[in-house]
Amino acid sequence: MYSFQSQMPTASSLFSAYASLSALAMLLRSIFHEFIPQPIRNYLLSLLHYLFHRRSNHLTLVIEEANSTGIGRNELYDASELYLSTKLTNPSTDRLKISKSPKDKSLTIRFEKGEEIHDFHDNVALYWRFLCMEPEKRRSSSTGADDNGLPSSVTPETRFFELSFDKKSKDKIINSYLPYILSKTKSMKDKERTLKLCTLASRYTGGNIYWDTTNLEHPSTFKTIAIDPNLKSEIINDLDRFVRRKDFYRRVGRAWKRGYLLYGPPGTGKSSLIAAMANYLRFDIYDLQLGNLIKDSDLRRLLLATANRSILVIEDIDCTIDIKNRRNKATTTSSGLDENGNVQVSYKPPEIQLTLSGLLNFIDGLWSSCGDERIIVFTTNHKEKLDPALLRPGRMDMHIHMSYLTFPSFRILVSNYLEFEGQHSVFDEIQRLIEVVKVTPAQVAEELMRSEDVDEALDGVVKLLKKKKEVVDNEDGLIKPEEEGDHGVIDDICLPSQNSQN
Ligand SMILES: Nc1ncnc2c1ncn2[C@@H]1O[C@H](COP(=O)(O)OP(=O)(O)OP(=O)(O)O)[C@@H](O)[C@H]1O
Ligand SMILES: [Mg+2]
Repeated sequence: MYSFQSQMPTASSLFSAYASLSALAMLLRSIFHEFIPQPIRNYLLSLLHYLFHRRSNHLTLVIEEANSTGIGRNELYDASELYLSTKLTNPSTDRLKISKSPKDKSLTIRFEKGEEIHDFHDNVALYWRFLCMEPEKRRSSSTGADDNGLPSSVTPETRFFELSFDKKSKDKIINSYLPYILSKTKSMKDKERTLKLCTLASRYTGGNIYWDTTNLEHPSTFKTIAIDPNLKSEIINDLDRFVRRKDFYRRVGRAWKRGYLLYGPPGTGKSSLIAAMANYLRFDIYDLQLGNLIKDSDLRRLLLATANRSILVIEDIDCTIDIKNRRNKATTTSSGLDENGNVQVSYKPPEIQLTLSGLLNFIDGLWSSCGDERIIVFTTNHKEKLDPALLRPGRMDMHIHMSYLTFPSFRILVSNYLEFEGQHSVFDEIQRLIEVVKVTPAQVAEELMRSEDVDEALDGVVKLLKKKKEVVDNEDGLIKPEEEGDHGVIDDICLPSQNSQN
């Protein structure tokens, strides 16, 4: 009888065939590596590569992590990484990397080495691969390709993406798909990323002062800020115009920067407005405390280290920029013996070489031309004390007066703090009082925080305003006729063309 069993190879024969094949492969591999010189090896490999890929219809783009200069990052790599992380729902993905740093808001999910992703763009099938070059896989400098035929500019430990597609779609992919990825991820990054607050490191380390970075988690927004609604929309419109006018600034030959001077009494929301601007534009904040600086060269170094799409803030400019006086105050104490015969340690404060003109010239000149989308904000409680050089037309684009509370601003505070939008019996009285006493949003906000009960909280505000009125009735605190308009205005916008649409 025909025996099917007798035709089947046994497990042991299969295993021994496999073992001999593996041994043969290993032998050939080691002969190839040990006895054939590297240049010949590379030549054979490139010949094989040529023979098998000669008629390939596919083009592969290599997107390395480092940019072509090898110094900075490749923007396209970062964009591809972020873009592909939105495709992770793909059921074919087997392995992912997941992490969270203490400063991140959410989990970060990224590709694991060797992962592949399929995508489509305008009917073109795209094939992405994430690869990582191991340190030992160095390439030969003579051929410009490594053992795997990878490009010579890829350095060890460099990660890169390969994007393959039909050669015929090359233009479509380069001119449409990749720009689409860049623009899509730009807005994703803005929404996702945590804003940064950079302050000067408190230590002065023998000439090296640097930016210390922390997360900016200020909750102030244009919704929560209680300022005159017209002023608010003027500011928002100005910011919107600024960020969308890249071409305009280029055309008229101006650096793409905008300066705001915020002035007004303490507690009127100057710092809160800066945070609202940063949250609105998704810009980082650099808080430059000039009091900690000694030399113009420190200032220049710090300013050059600021990133694009950021707000440079110099608070209380009237106090910190008293540079000429600071220089005069630098005194020298000579060493000698005190009355008990102890040696006195001499201390010579460093001579301050920081100048207002140095600051302004640098900001207007080199700094602003070194980057894009820069905003600079000066704040002061005393505009009248400022150096005229700061106020001259063209220096700050917009002078914004933040002042005492108005009734419309009060309603914004009530809505924010008490979530109360309706009418209330005490509103008329509050309106009358607000018109005659100077009260800051900070003072009223504090009162509104005392109770969650609307009646009780508003009653507290009435008491506060009445108390203030009693005091000012006898003194000089009533708003004088010339101060009546002193409730937050934009003085001037020094770039008339900014008002027109681009
Ligand atoms: N216009 C405002 N709208 C909403 N909240 C405000 C406003 N002004 C002040 N506040 C509240 O008062 C607090 C102090 O305000 P902020 O620090 O912004 O004032 P400032 O004008 O910067 O004061 P200073 O001149 O002392 O720096 C903030 O925490 C904020 O909650
Ligand atoms: Mg402030």
